[in-house]
Amino acid sequence: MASRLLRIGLIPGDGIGREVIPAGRRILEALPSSLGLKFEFTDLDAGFETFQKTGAALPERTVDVLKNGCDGALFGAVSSPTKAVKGYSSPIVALRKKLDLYANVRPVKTVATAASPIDMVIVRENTEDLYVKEERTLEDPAMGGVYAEAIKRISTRASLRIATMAGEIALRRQKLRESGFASIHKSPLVTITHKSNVLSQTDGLFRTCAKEALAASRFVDGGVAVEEQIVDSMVYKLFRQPGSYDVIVAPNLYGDILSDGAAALVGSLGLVPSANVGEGFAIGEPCHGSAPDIEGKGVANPIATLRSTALMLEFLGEEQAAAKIYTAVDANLEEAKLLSPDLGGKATTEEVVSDILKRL
Ligand SMILES: NC(=O)C1=CN([C@@H]2O[C@H](COP(=O)(O)OP(=O)(O)OC[C@H]3O[C@@H](n4cnc5c(N)ncnc54)[C@H](O)[C@@H]3O)[C@@H](O)[C@H]2O)C=CC1
Ligand SMILES: O=C(O)CCCC(=O)C(=O)O
Repeated sequence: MASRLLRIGLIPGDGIGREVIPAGRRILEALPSSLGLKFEFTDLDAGFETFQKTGAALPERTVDVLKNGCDGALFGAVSSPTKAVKGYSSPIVALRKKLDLYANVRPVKTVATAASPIDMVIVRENTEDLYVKEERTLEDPAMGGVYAEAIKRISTRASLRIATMAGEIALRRQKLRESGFASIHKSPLVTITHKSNVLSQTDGLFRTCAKEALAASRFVDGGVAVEEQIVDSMVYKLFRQPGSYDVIVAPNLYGDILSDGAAALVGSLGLVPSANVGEGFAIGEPCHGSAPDIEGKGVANPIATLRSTALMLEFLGEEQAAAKIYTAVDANLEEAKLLSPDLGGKATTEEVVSDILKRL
């Protein structure tokens, strides 16, 4: 059988990013050889500690190697300070823009045997909105002195393509539906999230473009229903009736907030993966941050990273390999003997990883 070589960049970043990214590498190395995959890894730097050492949060080498020497990557998390630090800017936000990874795909699900199973995908626009980070600080006595403002940029191009991605994912989820996962929404549905009752131009454009993209005949013929919901009431309904959702498409900031909220529904941020997806390139990245409160204790839940590794493989066209990882992770969760403390267990990161590797 011809084998495929995948060159994977590893960017642990800061905090627990360093404790969970090695798990991603190990699970790739442990995949059965019958899948015909070979991996080559390159360690790459980014993050606040890299900034403190070198003056650059996202070194040029990291971007060059990703662009010219990698097929995909895994990113841990970075410790961006809440107080502005001169010269520092979030490297993951920059990387998404530099590589035009326009979609942040975040599946939020429980195992099928959960008492109240949940299965939805949040498709977050990943390159614009308030994350263009065009902010400025000004002064005006009429404003009480100093004030600050930020640009919220929404473009036709980005809105059309993110909604198209959401439609494609809704179509792809048909297989899950056919395999009888009880909690999945009964038919393909994309919920467009916005706040265009207030932000009629920016979110209004997002809404119009999303509707246009989802009106394409392949989605209509594939039975993809489209609904829209204002983001605040969306949060309410998400918590009351999570089973009402299948695929949610949202501008960058709402998508970020909704997905951390949805993580609470499935038990922990340590379970929820994401993939930053562009044309022919994907970076797997757990949804969580660098978790300074548990850093160095060896108890970070590695599952979000393992699922992000699988998600990266899916977007690189290796669905079978991805399925192996999902199955091994679900088996660990279903048995519930070796769970990390965020899930009420006592297992260390290492114990959870070893258990999942054994199940591959
Ligand atoms: N993509 C990225 O690099 C992101 C980075 N951050 C950065 O992370 C730092 C910390 O941010 P926080 O607001 O505390 O959010 P966080 O996601 O790091 O942590 C929130 C809570 O979830 C827990 N948690 C997160 N991941 C976990 C895991 N794998 N296992 C067990 N528990 C887990 C943490 O212990 C904490 O109690 C900040 O500097 C922030 O800028 C935050 C989000 C995303
Ligand atoms: O802390 C950072 O540098 C980035 C945090 C942004 C974030 O939560 C996300 O976009 O997933």
